[in-house]
Amino acid sequence: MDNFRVLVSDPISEKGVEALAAAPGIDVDVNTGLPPEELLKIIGDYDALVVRSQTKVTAEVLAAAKKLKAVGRAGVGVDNIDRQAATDHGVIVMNTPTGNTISTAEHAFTLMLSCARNIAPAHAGVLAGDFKAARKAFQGIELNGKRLAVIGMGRIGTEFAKRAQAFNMEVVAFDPFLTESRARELKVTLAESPDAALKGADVVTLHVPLTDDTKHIMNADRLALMNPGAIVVNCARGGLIDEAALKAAIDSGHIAGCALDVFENEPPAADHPLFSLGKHVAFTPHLGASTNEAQENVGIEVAIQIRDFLSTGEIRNAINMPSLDAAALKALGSYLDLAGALGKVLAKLGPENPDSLRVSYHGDLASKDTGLVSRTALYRLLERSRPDGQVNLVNAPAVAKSMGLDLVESTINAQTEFSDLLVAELRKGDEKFRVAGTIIGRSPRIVEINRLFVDVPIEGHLLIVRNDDRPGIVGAVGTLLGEFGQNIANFSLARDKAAKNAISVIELDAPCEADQMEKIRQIPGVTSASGISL
Ligand SMILES: NC(=O)c1ccc[n+]([C@@H]2O[C@H](COP(=O)([O-])OP(=O)(O)OC[C@H]3O[C@@H](n4cnc5c(N)ncnc54)[C@H](O)[C@@H]3O)[C@@H](O)[C@H]2O)c1
Ligand SMILES: O=C(O)[C@H](O)COP(=O)(O)O
Repeated sequence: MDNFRVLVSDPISEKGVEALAAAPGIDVDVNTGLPPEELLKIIGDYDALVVRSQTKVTAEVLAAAKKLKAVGRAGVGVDNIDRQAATDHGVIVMNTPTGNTISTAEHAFTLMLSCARNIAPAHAGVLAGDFKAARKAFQGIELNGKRLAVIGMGRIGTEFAKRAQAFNMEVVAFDPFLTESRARELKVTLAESPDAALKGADVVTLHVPLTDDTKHIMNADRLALMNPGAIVVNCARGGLIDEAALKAAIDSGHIAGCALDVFENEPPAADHPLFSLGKHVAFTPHLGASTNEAQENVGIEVAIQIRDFLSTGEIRNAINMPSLDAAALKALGSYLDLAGALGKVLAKLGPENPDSLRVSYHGDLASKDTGLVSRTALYRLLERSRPDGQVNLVNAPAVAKSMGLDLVESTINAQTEFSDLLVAELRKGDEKFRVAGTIIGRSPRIVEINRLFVDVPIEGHLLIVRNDDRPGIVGAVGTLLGEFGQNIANFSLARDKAAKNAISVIELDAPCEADQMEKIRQIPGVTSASGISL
């Protein structure tokens, strides 16, 4: 097999590149600062792409990336990656959520202090020889006892809040996922809306991702809620602030100033309206995560995540599918194989154009995190209609949705004769086809097909024959297989006496040819014969 090719298109730490280059089976190219049209030309050659925030991974890039399996973001924000397009193309997107938290919180805090004390303009004044004038012009704002609104109390917001408490600031936080008990633990006041957090605040700091919901979360109305003389700090994403409204609020004298590491358009134009403000300003060029420590953290983390994904299928910090770390992979590995086999059996024997795939977990399995198990069954089922490799674990739910196929999962705690049982059922109206399996020892096995009990290890090439339950048919199938030179590795037979039909699941060393299948179907009493390679 050819080596996987990884393109690093934004600067990451050398140690990160080295970790990728040292991985067996991976070739890495570092090619940063590519114009979009150049990226489009070469992306088709790569299996994985590693970016920071500069590379725009657009729908166009993803459409051109025919071999791409993963995008790794060395950092937190993924607003430069078209997540929906990545999912639709079956490309997993992973970030490194923790590696730059402290550096970014420290940077945002530095910005707040600089803004309050006019460090940037005062510094410029000193260098320009205006010591006396600068000393007179730049009276600051004390932070002690002031009210701070933190919008987004995730990793960075929380670290910011802790530092503000050490400065004796009163912290009010808004975050839809912040619970009362967590707020109490962090000694912050929980606000029930952004407006409630901002009302009467002297400083606001933003730490939310940029999404359709958070765009311009700081608008004219919200700025007006803050105390006169307040300052605005943004080390998250430029699009969170309506920059024109901010400029107007500062010009009106209501807001004292702002400290920004990020801008709606980066790089901002040299004549950006906010750059004409003389005091209570601090601007940096998106430096929040730019420390030696943070870059080493995120560079190495992303490299290892991409390496492990390409080489073992381990999934960490994925934003468009459930994660599957080494421990979960070990615990669920056999169930993933089993689910894949059940999906393949349903693809072959279940109804065409189904309405739903129902996956149920019985016994001990019911308490496990099984999201990826269901997804695996779905993906293998969908391969029936997309055999060209265009469906995979990442896009299977989106593909199913586009086909009007519902994935319904349930857990059933009642014990069965097996300690674990995985049941997959394909439905089309009243028509149902069900198949179930379990793990015996370490061996995944199919144990039921449409309520008929079988015992089939999931390996090799299966021949599934359904026939009338009368003497001679199984013998005739065996004789024919012998004539074809087919070696039988395993044979499992089940019958429904009442319905007078039976099923044989025969594991063969090689798949039957089309003409051989036809001859088996012509045996009197055989109602169907299908081959499945697991
Ligand atoms: N300037 C930089 O260099 C830099 C560095 C790192 C991260 N960032 C930005 O900072 C953001 C936050 O990073 P983090 O590591 O703290 O992420 P995080 O996921 O830990 O925290 C984000 C928080 O925002 C909350 N949230 C989501 N929508 C919200 C809303 N409408 N109102 C209030 N809260 C909301 C979430 O519940 C979450 O707790 C990132 O998305 C990234 O864009 C910038
Ligand atoms: O979201 C992030 O992690 C930061 O914005 C850092 O972006 P950068 O990697 O481009 O510095």
